[in-house]
Amino acid sequence: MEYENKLVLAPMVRVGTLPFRLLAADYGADITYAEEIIDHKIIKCERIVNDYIKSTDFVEKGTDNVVFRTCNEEKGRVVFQMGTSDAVRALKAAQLVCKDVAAVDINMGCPKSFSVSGGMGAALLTKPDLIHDILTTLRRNIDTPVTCKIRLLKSSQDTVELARRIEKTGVSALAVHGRQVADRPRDPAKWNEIADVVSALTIPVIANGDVFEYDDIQRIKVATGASSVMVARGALWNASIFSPNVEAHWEDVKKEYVRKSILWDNDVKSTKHTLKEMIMHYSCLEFPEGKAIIKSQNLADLAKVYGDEEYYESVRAYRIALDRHA
Ligand SMILES: Cc1cc2nc3c(=O)[nH]c(=O)nc-3n(C[C@H](O)[C@H](O)[C@H](O)COP(=O)(O)O)c2cc1C
Repeated sequence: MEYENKLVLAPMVRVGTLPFRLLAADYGADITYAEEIIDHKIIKCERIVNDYIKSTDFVEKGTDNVVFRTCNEEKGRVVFQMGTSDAVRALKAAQLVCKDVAAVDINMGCPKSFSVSGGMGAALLTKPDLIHDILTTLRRNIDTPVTCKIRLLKSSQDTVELARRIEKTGVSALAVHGRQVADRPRDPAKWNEIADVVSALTIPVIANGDVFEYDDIQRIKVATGASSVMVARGALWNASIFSPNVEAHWEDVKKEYVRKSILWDNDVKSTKHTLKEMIMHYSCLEFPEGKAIIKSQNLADLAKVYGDEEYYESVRAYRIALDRHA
């Protein structure tokens, strides 16, 4: 996979499932990261080709819990992001999914306590030897490109030093979120410190942080020197941020997302969570729409909220017909 001059959908837990990734790609995202999945969880899965949905599913053995769903359409651009603290486990997890994805990424930036207490996410930033171990093990044993996503360290010099060590492992690209672990999302991202990493490395650096509208893409490119840009919240609030054309209205984007969730039979909890995030940004969950979403128990309920019962029924009828012919 090429990493220069790319628009990248950031990994987002409970958001970056298949329908949201396809939505972002429709609007122009070149590379779409899936939500972080912990190595322990994916290792417990088996790969199942789902003929009804036309997807490839990684399903927790003995259950019908789909941990990761992907499809052929996104094979060349989907990045599987993993949470891990162990090279052998990371390899086992990567080997399971690597033929179905464009790249495998290691999350080295998550500051949440469940991640850090398990030695994953941002905990890795203080363990360069372990980072080296994980990345070289993956690089030597899978053919799929390997990347990682880090945050800034206490000083720009420390970040550059770590980035240089990471580069030496042979990763294809490095995503840098321009905040330190203790920074809050409202603290401004330090584009100047991403620039220091860009000028120190030869591999592509993907700049991430505070891109909220299309014009910010150019701004962060100029400020950092990075040719590729990763967007999280800006895309969550309106996935058409990737489009060079006029931004689509968030109401239309939201409806398209609901349709894609129906089409790909997304986990209703993930769809509800994503819708709630969109609504909280522009409006308020106390209004009837928000209340109806909170009350919804399945995708049929959500289709009703948006007047899309006919669409829901047509997808369902198609699947029943497929079932009869099977
Ligand atoms: C809802 C949400 C979920 C996130 N989940 C992940 C994740 O799974 N893995 C990860 O590396 N970063 C995750 N992040 C961090 C983003 O990928 C990104 O680094 C951060 O939000 C800064 O980008 P932004 O300023 O464009 O939002 C998440 C952020 C948000 C808002």
